Amino acid sequence: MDGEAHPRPHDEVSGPAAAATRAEAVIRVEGLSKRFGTNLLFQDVGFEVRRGEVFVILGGSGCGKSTLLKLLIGLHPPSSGAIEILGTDMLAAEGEARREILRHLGVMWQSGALFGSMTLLENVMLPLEAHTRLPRAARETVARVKLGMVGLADAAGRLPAEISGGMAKRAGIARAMALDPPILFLDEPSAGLDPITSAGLDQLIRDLARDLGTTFVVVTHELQSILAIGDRCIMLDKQAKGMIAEGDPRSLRDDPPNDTVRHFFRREAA
Ligand SMILES: Nc1ncnc2c1ncn2[C@@H]1O[C@H](COP(=O)(O)OP(=O)(O)OP(=O)(O)O)[C@@H](O)[C@H]1O
Repeated sequence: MDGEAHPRPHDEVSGPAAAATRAEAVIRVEGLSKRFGTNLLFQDVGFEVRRGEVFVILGGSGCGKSTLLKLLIGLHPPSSGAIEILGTDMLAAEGEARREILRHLGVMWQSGALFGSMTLLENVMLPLEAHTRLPRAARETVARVKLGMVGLADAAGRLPAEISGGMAKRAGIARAMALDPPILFLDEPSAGLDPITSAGLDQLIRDLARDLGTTFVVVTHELQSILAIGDRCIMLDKQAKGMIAEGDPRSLRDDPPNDTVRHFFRREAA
């Protein structure tokens, strides 16, 4: 499947309102570097993520995609640089200010990370228990709505062991959406899925971005997914220890700025 048919939030619009929308960055990253001990993973990484877009972090194995995601959601401190999320300086924010901003970020990890002893409904209710004072009936209603949004309305009572890998990813997305975060981070959503299931998940991500206006930051190295869902992307590279490309994935595919990008798109498209 290619992404050309999907509506794209920032293309083909003009005028002052569109310019304002284009300018609205929900994430700003500047001069970011990360080293583990003496091992420099990347440096001088900078980009903006705009409201409502699907932004993809791509690159080969070991280039630091997942680490960058962890920096963005505050799980690791960067070695240097600045991260602003929804107008808040993430590195300066402490205490309640930090908790408040983290509450606005939904995360789905590669494995889905569902609790095996709980039903899907109970899994999705967890963040509502932890972060809201909603009574149980309301929490359950919200969780059922989220499961419905990802196509799992009929699977609410099932345990994670009783569902497919694709359903587990969907349930992970439903849980990440429990608190209606304006930004959703997905770590390798297609990992371990067959191409048809993966394409269905890509469609779900596009639908949620379009229908809810949620901003997605997706880490992946799956070329079909990148082309299907990505409005814009950055590419990290292990050898270059940093960013080697930024832009619309289709443009990078058709007009690669360097050999590494060309190789990435041609190798994986083959
Ligand atoms: N907690 C850590 N401590 C030390 N080194 C780490 C840590 N996390 C990551 N690294 C280093 O960073 C490298 C990149 O890891 P990361 O998971 O960010 O890459 P990736 O691009 O997401 O790779 P993949 O696509 O294979 O998941 C690892 O190979 C490892 O050397």
